[in-house]
Amino acid sequence: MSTKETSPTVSNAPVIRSDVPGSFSWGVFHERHPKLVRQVLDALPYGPAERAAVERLLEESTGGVLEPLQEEAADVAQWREWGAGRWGRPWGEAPFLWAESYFYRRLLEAIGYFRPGAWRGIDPFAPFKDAELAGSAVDDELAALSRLDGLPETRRAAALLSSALWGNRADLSFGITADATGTAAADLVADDSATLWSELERAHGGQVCVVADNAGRELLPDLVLIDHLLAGGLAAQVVLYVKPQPYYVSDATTADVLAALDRLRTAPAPAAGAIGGRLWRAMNDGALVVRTHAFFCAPLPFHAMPADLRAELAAATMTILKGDLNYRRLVGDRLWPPTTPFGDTVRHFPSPVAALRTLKSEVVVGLTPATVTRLDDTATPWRTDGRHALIQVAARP
Ligand SMILES: O=P(O)(O)OC[C@H]1O[C@](O)(CO)[C@@H](O)[C@@H]1O
Repeated sequence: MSTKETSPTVSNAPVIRSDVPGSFSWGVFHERHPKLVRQVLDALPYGPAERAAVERLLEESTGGVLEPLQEEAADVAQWREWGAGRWGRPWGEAPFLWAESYFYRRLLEAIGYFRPGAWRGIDPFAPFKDAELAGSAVDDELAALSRLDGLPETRRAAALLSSALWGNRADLSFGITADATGTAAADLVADDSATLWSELERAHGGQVCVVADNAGRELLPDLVLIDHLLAGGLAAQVVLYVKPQPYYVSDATTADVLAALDRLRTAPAPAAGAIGGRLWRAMNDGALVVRTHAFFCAPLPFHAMPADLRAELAAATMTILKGDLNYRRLVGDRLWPPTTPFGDTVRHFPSPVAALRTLKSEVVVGLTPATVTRLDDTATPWRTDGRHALIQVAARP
């Protein structure tokens, strides 16, 4: 283990690796990635060279050793440093977080995303993202926004937060999550939403950072929540951080933000169209800023973030992190005892921080012993089945 994986605040909790057959992380490499690779190769007409390179990557990442990036890659030096001590070692020996991130970087290499040529800059996941955004489920979700307009302010806010939270679970829609009946709350294993709203009120008018996760059906409710923060004055400015390149299949890039904004602006539903128009103007006048940073595709936890990004986030009155991967990077991708206090694991973060996440990996902290017992008693894979969610907040002391 490199020193970079050792949190300054703790810990002896084991770093998750993908070399234990039958474990969740092993399944990601040995079951999920082969399916993903088939889908990618079916979705675009890649030629023999790209197809062969993708197949080689699959073979290498399931049974071989870590090979470095090609010399001509612009980020080869960066990856050499991030991977020091790992090259030539089996993939499964590396931390799961590291290895998964490198898999996506190598997939881009295999399909020629960075190389001069026809495939340069072509998002291999665009066909999936485009299909989702164009789907009728999104029409329904956008139409449902109009129903929220008549709600009292606190219920509307709760519904928007719930939509952004459950949007992280790809198969849920506004129709289910944003009905303001509180049905989704039954599956919340930790709920600091009252603290989140009171902290935003306390800091009224500051800068809120949102670290996005997935495009499409997650990004749309994220944008709606951002509109709510700006329109209500809870934030004077929102900085939305996206990935600098395609990553983890559906992670949002700037192109995905523009596509989602267009979907909102052109929606026939008046409420959605109005939100799209306000967000467009917010970008025009700098109230909404879309930013990215190479570190958002780094294979490291957030405690290792570079000084420039740390300084940017330190200016935030609150940073809202979306999704499972950001959670893993925030608390550290470790087999924590689930009752480990959330605050203990995020002391390194440069601003007050909120995590909105559905549980899709083995990492979890901040649960009460009673909640853990209740979940264990269900005898279901509750940590990974995406049926549970959490809102956790570490406020300014
Ligand atoms: O889109 P999210 O919420 O970050 O989830 C991505 C998750 O999917 C996986 O790649 C595989 O389940 C996890 O490793 C990762 O945390």
